[in-house]
Amino acid sequence: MAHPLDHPTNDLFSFTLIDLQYHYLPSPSFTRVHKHARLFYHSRRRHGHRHHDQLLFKKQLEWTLSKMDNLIVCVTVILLFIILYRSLRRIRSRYSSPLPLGTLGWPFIGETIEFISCAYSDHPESFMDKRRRMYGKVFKSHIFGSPTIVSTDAEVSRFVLQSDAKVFIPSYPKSLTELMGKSSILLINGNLQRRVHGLIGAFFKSPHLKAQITQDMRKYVQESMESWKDNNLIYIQDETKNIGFQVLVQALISLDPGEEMEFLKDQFQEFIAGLMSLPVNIPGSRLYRSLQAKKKMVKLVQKIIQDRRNSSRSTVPKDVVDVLLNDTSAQLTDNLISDNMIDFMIPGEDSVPVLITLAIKYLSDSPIALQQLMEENMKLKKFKSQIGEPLCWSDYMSLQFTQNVITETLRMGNIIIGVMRKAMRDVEIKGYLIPKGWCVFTYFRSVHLDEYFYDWPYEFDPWRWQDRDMGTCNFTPFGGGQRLCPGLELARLEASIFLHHFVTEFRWVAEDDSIVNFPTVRMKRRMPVWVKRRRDP
Ligand code: HEM
Repeated sequence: MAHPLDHPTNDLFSFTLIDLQYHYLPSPSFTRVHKHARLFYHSRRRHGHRHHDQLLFKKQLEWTLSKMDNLIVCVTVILLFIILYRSLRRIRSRYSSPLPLGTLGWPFIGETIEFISCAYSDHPESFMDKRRRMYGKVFKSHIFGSPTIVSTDAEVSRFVLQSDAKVFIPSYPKSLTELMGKSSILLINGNLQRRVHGLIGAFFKSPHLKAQITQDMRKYVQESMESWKDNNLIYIQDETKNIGFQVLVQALISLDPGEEMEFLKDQFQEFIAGLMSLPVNIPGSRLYRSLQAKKKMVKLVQKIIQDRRNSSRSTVPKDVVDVLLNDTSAQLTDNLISDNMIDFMIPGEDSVPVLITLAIKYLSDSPIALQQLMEENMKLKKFKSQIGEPLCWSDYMSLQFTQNVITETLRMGNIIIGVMRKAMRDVEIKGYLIPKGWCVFTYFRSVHLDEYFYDWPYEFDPWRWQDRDMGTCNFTPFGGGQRLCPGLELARLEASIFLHHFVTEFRWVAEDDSIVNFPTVRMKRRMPVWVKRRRDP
């Protein structure tokens, strides 16, 4: 007689097994039961109890399998329940804190056109103001190709800035990320970002660097001012750009003015022209030309790095390259260092000249503030010349009213209007949901011009900073958290030095000019002023 397992479908036992096998075979426990049942069946068969046993066995097996069926059904139900529960929880958490109010605008372009047209106007914050009135300080929008939560709420923005890369990462337009490269400080996250940020932050704060920057800055300012003729028109924006670039390059790679400096300056202009270009990298395109310019600059920096590696370096770093080369971690490769030397120039190159230019603009429009600033600086100048000492960095930084002028310029000028981050997971802040994958735009400008925090916010009023705490979340021109600008002290120092020499050595009359706010802050006519050297005793 044929073995039932040879004709499985004729036999209840085998049918049940095959049925089970068909449905549940992946389960290892079932495979074990199958194996034991077969062994038991064969052993009883060998011992001659075949017919009686077969019936008994069938009954037992049916019973066992029906129990197993129940078990499998129970486990499946429990699993389904767990999955359902977890999904419900996720959905509930998503919608328990609602998405901020607002509208996503048109398909694809969202509200980008309205945002940009406001950004070009005298009141770029009007885009935000309109929505703040309708939806509150935090609202949803769709700008620059991404659904975005806009925060004009100081506390929400502070939370975003303080969060680490598990929650938010920086988000930049595609052309910018292509130009910066993956290892740029502006794009890296986690330990590596903290390391590089910490190293350069500490260096920019070091008394050694401040002393050197003070000397360099004074030298470049004086060289530049010596060439100004009485009753000549000079463009503050161009002059400060020229000086600022030389100071920055000195601090980064200790390059003196000369052929290489001029080469770097030209290539850098070619490079940054592509920051806001279409992300198309084909020969001849804007982005392509900018990338070629970056390659040439990187090559120059790599040569400098190679020379440093071949020579014996002092333990006291003289510039940022030295700081990064002295670091013993294997993470900081030569490629990362050379790429970053160029990327550091992006936030550093334009911002300080714009800060100084705006300060001159606001002072030109506010004679009382200018008078007080001039008197404060003259007093220090006279004192230092009486004791026969040049001004050192702490002298410049001790000029209280000058510092207040710089602070007020940062507040009103909003050189960096805000920063963009991308949410790495659903985040709830102050009852608002920022869904995973959305951008959040922390818009500083609205906070800096909010009359709730600043009386007469559109008035240039340096006196408001007397006895006022700058370290609140209502004042964040340099950002905050782990990405707080490492160049902030350098920026203030450079601005103080320029203002000191300008107001103590010159009188000027400014021509009409206006501030352009987009894509970067600058003066429409580059801030032309007629200068005349002071003849005061
Ligand atoms: C008025 C002048 C300046 C302003 C208003 C300014 C503003 C800012 C802001 C708002 C951030 C934060 C960006 C973010 O959170 O994503 C930042 C970052 C940065 N700034 Fe500045 N900055 C100025 C000058 C400088 C200078 C002179 C340097 C010198 C090289 C510099 C180097 C950097 C770097 C390297 C970062 C990126 C830090 C990081 O992501 O870890 N900045 N700056």
